[in-house]
Amino acid sequence: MDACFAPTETQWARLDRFADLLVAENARQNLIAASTVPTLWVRHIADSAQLLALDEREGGGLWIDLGSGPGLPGLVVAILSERPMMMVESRKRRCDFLRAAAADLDLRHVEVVEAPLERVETRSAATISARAFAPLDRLIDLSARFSTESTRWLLPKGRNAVKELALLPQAWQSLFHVEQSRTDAESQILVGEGKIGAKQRGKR
Ligand SMILES: C[S@@+](CC[C@H](N)C(=O)[O-])C[C@H]1O[C@@H](n2cnc3c(N)ncnc32)[C@H](O)[C@@H]1O
Repeated sequence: MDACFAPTETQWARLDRFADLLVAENARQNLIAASTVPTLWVRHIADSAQLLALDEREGGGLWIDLGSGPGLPGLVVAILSERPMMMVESRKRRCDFLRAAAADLDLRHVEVVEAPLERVETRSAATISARAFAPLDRLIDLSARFSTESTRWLLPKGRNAVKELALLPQAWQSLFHVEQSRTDAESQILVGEGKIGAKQRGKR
């Protein structure tokens, strides 16, 4: 991570605690691949934290994290930022973990919405993140209604970012650019700005 990653003492303690909770829970339910536990800090925590540097706007606003799983990136971002964080996750056991971890970490600006995204009431998102949630076209189709003219989209997409972007309708593609991941030389993050509206959908 670069020099702007400078957590306070409290944030470091919370990140440490989150890492412990995540590893402990991973023995009970499959949250992260066991092979990634030894590299948890880079592979999952720093990988999530780097998204904050891609949205440093003053004031913030609601951040919606789609398919949060164990809180990646949602809980990591909520530890490092005061921004209101809504994590949408359809699986009950994962939501139980998210709620327990948020309470343990005393993160009061976090909301866990236990439902498929398709059934979540529309709200305006200042930021939409989604890590390993769904193929890009489906992801956008499901979440477009949460976007506004000023929504920032932060979509870590691994090695297939450019390929997935190229498959989108032109009107969607033009909202995005590609950022290199700071934690994985082979991964990229799609960063977008703006509203994806009904008119743009499906138009090539
Ligand atoms: C591959 S996991 C990724 C979890 C986390 N974002 C990460 O990077 O580790 C995808 C998550 O999305 C959730 N999910 C899948 N489809 C969903 C939907 N339609 N609505 C809400 N959550 C969904 C799954 O339950 C799962 O926890």
